[in-house]
Amino acid sequence: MNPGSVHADENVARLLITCADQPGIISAVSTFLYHHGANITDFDQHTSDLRDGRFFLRLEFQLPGLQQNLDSLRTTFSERVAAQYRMEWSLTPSSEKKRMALMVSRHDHVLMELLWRTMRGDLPAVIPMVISNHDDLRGEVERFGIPYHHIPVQGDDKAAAEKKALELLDGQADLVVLARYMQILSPDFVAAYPQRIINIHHSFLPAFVGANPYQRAWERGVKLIGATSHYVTEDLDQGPIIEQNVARVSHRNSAEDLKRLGQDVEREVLLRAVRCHLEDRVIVHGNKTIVFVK
Ligand SMILES: Nc1nc2c(c(=O)[nH]1)N[C@@H](CN(C=O)c1ccc(C(=O)N[C@@H](CCC(=O)O)C(=O)O)cc1)CN2
Repeated sequence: MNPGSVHADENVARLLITCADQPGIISAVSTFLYHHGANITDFDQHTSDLRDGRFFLRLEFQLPGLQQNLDSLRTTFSERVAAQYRMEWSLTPSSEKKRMALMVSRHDHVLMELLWRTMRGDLPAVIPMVISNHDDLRGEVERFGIPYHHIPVQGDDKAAAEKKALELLDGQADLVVLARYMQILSPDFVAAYPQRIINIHHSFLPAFVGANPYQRAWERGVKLIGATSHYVTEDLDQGPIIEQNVARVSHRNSAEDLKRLGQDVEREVLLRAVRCHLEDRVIVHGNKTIVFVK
């Protein structure tokens, strides 16, 4: 069990919308919610600057009796508003916690950040399991009362390991977070969780894609190191970026210094990215994201 809980009002929901930009969208959505007795408490919109004419909206609303009326509200919205504007949309109660499975290798810094934040109720999630290709972190995970599954990845049998992982995850996870999981996932694995696998890459992408970015950054003599959290696609470290940050370094820092300094940035960046996803603040459009931050 994951003790602690994020206190969310049972009567609050989030509505995310993507559609072709056109007059009347906001009026149609707000009128629909008004007529159903809802009170809009937060609102943010964006119109694509890619000249492809896409409109993006995130709003939160309060509605007494939301839980009892959720299905009918979704059906009516779909029929009366979404169909008319050909919307891609989601309507999610704020009290709903997403199931966030974690995948790790040997590094524990971002893993511990997510475990600790979730256990103290700082992240609106439950962690059904941790999967790792190494057994090193079993004790740290099981101390939180979370199942730990060690699935070794033999060089030529990555597919068998992925099959076991997918079987464990099936029906148990809404989101998979690669918390420094150092295996490249196959297209089939990625396709099983489209836009629902989040990675933390330990560089300020697009610099230093791939393995050992800190060593390569040190050899390059960079003055900034960074971390990037992105959705995972089959193209390594090329997925839509959710969050990034950097830290200053100098000629006085060794490669080990860069790793140590970078790990704090990784923890901060992944936490912010995961929280945005869990709070339904991210819309993916092409290979970019719209992040409706507070
Ligand atoms: N399909 C994808 N899989 C993964 C992605 C991704 O963007 N798409 N991100 C990586 C994370 N990562 C850097 O952030 C990364 C992990 C692993 C490697 C790598 O070269 N791995 C080797 C094995 C290394 C080892 O055994 O220790 C490999 O898989 O052959 C590069 C970058 C996670 N997966």
